[in-house]
Amino acid sequence: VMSILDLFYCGYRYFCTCFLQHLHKELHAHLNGSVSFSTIEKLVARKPHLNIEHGMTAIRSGQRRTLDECFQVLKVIHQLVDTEEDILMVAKDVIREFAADGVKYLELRSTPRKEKTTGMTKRRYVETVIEAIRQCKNEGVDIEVRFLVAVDRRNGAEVAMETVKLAEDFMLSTGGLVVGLDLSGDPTVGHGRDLLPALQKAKNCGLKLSLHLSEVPSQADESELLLNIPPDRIGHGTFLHPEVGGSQSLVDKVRKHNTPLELCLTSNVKGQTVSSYSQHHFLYWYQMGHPSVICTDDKGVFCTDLSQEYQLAASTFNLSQEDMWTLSQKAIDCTFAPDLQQQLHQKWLELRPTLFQL
Ligand SMILES: CC(C)=CCNc1ncnc2c1ncn2[C@@H]1O[C@H](COP(=O)(O)O)[C@@H](O)[C@H]1O
Ligand SMILES: [Zn+2]
Repeated sequence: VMSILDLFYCGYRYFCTCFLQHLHKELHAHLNGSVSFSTIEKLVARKPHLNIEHGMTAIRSGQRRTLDECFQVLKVIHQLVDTEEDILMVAKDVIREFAADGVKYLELRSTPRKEKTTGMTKRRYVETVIEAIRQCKNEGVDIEVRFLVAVDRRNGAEVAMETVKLAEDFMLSTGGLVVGLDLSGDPTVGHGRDLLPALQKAKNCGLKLSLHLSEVPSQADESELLLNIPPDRIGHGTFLHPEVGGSQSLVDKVRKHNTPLELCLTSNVKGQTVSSYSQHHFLYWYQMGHPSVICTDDKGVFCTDLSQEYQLAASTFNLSQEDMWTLSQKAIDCTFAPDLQQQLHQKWLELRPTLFQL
């Protein structure tokens, strides 16, 4: 039996969800980490011999893992996604799910993978993701999608350089669907100094750069170096500020270039680089008025979606609907699609009066 309070809560949640559901732009989503439960089930049915259970591909509510364990989860998902057919299905499902959550603009990122056993090449990998984006568009899914080619830091300098060349080719051949390069992967492996030439080349040929920086405490030197490029956006930046072992010099560099941060609350809490929601560095940067964009990182692995991340930010930091609106609106200026920014701003202004009347 529902009490008055339950009803009130449902109403409140409905109200919030409706409000927040119209506001989204997602700028930091790894394709394979975004695979939902229902897509995992379809993949498992295709590959029963792998004996993979859902508990191995996601971190549920209340659970936490070390960052290392989180990367193990991604390896399990990679086993399930190893053909062009898989990539196509995964990418289309992920795009539709973001659209269903109210995301109007999505930047997906993914690391091109070669699979000897299935004959998948890195080039085909990227082509297949692009094909998924085009198919969703043709099917009328109400979302604009752009793609960042990802460099996995664990694969070293040579692969990074090859990946940049691939990204450049696709930037030129996809009519603007490939907009940039992401640097990600296990932050405890490798050093950014080795990847600097590749990242610089990417920047010089017109690819936008989003770099995972200072995701773990030991990366201050690397961040110092990579911030000089400078990147166009920063993923996480959890340990940049002096209070957590970063430095004022790092903060100053970020401030000087006004480099937006992509912040993923649940990812950081479940991966245990941040001790609780209220301790999240969102507050540090938000209070400074620095451009910060709320993102999901790996919505499948972390069992979340963008509405929920906005909701968590609002309730943890006591943000009003007006604050949320502004946060969401400002994210438009952080996208890597300048051609869409005006259109998105227009959409937001048109939506505004209807939202505040809910
Ligand atoms: C789950 C987890 C480890 C979260 C921590 N945050 C992360 N930090 C750095 N790189 C990441 C993170 N989450 C996903 N990635 C990158 O995204 C890849 C998975 O997506 P994809 O295969 O590129 O399409 C991973 O192999 C990794 O290179
Ligand atoms: Zn990430």
